[in-house]
Amino acid sequence: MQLRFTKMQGAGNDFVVLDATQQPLDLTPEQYRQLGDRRFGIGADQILVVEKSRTPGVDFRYRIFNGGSGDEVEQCGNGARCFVRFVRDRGLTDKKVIRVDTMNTLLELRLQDDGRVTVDMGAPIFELPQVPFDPQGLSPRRHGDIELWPLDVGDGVIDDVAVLSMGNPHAVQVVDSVDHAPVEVHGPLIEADPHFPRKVNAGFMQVVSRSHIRLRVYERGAGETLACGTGACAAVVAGIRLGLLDKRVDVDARGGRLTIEWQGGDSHVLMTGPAVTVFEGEISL
Ligand SMILES: N[C@@H](CCC[C@H](N)C(=O)O)C(=O)O
Repeated sequence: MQLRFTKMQGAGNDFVVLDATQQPLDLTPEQYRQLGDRRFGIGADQILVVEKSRTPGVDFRYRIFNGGSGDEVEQCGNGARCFVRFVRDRGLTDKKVIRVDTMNTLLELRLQDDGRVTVDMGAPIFELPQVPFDPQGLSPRRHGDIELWPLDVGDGVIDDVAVLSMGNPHAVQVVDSVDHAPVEVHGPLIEADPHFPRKVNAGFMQVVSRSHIRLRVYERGAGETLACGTGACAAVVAGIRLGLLDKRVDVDARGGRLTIEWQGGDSHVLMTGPAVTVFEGEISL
């Protein structure tokens, strides 16, 4: 099978984007893994599939597959921004505000005049079964407006991990320095911690000031990426609930900057950042 694709990136989090608006696409997890493979395929953190939505009033359906595992997942923030650029550049819509169905949420995506994209990521979710997180055998510690959990990481226990969902599961901890955080060692252990039945994305956040953090994320099904949009939202929400951050925060990931805004409570998290097309091509699968 010959497949046309577009390679895109948002703050260095990279994607293979496939247009399935004209023809349905039914790839296996192995084929998604192959597309994501940096040596035997194209190479990408995630594969994004653009489909027509079946919901009235919704423009598109947006499906996300992790490049490392080939598994379909619920949400991808940086991918959502690339999604907007893709559907606009290909002439699939001329709207500046686009409504998109994902596996479990409806997203509203807004193209700014400066070319950046703002995504309404919805409200953060703290209900543990919805994350999903099974706290059996663990006792939390209350800090500020949030519960922090201990997680076993083989060579010890990390005491203060915030657990929440931005549509997909996140475990966020504050570290002194992201440069020295054991992301490669603890990341995979946290990802596979049995208290997370669907695994988890592991965030390591350094608070620089009340409006600025540095962040590294070990992504479920992809390993450490240069940026993670939902990870940035989860980190800022956790930091605000901990009383460490203001309502608008610049997040510096290794691949670029995202700006996250959250007014607290049930309000929605807004994420703004870049979305860039890198190249187009065709691959045989
Ligand atoms: N890169 C992403 C998140 C992609 C999905 C994630 N690895 C998961 O399994 O939940 C982002 O920008 O949010």
